[in-house]
Amino acid sequence: MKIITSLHETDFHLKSTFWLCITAGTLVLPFAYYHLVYQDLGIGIGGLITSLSLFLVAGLIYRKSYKTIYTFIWLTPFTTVFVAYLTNKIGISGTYWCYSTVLLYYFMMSERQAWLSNLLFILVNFPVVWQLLETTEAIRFTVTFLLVCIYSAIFLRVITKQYSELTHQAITDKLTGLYNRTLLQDSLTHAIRKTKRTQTAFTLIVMDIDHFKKINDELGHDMGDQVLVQLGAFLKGFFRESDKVFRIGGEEFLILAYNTVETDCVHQAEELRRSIESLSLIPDRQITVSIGVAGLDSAEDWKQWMKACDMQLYEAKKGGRNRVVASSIDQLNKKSFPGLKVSSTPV
Ligand SMILES: Nc1nc2c(ncn2[C@@H]2O[C@H](COP(=O)(O)OP(=O)(O)OP(=O)(O)O)[C@@H](O)[C@H]2O)c(=O)[nH]1
Repeated sequence: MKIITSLHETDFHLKSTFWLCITAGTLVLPFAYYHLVYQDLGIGIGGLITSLSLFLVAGLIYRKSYKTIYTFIWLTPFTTVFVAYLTNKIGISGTYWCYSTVLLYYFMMSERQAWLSNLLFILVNFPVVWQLLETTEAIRFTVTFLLVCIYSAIFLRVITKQYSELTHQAITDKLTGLYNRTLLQDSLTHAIRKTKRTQTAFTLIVMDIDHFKKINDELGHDMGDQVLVQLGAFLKGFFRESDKVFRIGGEEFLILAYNTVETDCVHQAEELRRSIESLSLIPDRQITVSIGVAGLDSAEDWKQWMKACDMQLYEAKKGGRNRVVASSIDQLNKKSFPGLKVSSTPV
């Protein structure tokens, strides 16, 4: 499973950055206007450019096309030089902008880019500050500035970690470690969109353990749990990294097979059925599964697609269990797959 390692991969972080840019861009505007009209033209133009750049970033985030490198190669050097110019022109009150600038860096870029930006900021701005201010003032500025840098880094790191853990918990089935239902709708909708856009084939496999209630009743719930855990681990190893494996119910699993057409997936499902049949998950007891397979061909939305696959699974159960059912099986060489059954259910 992919763990989030940067806040920049998360929706909530991009939303915060969006609002920070809108707020900062708006608050800088009156200062820019004041200097443009009444005071220093250079500060006015610099403020206006800063404000417009922040609005541009907000616009890119809104259009989902923002990349942190844009800020790193444009806004970092520009604001660094601009704040130094500002401090040089208006003295100590220019340094007040340093604090919000470094905090913004942490929100707008990756942690590494933010550290590098801060380094550049320090290299350019500290000599100006130390030249302008008295030693005690310069020391105060240096210490408070470094504290803001460190606090910002710690704060964002803690949030990233917690967000990552919470996301992981929310989408993971506790017992098997597979994905749970929470991610299902998103994954299927994403697959449908991708198929429409790039003609990538996706196929669904729904697998249900046969007579699982008997295992629980006769061998106990703990043994039932053990079967689920072992089967979950087996499924993870059986499918590719790019395929997503979910536990969607008590003894029901779903696999979203990436870049696989239904006919190929049926072969894979049959191999899976046979492999599970020959596994010794419980001593002296054979465990079998029923499997339904459905390609994306005629399904319009994720619910229809799931329903089509569930219907194939239902046919497999109704047909006697321990078998694979898909609407496309009649296109295959049935002789080589005695476990396969042709479904009469339209997908
Ligand atoms: N051990 C264990 N059992 C579970 C869990 N979740 C659901 N079950 C059990 O799974 C069983 C499912 O039973 P049924 O829906 O009747 O299905 P089945 O016995 O497999 O019969 P068919 O699916 O028709 O072959 C029930 O006994 C549930 O209590 C779980 O997390 N652990």
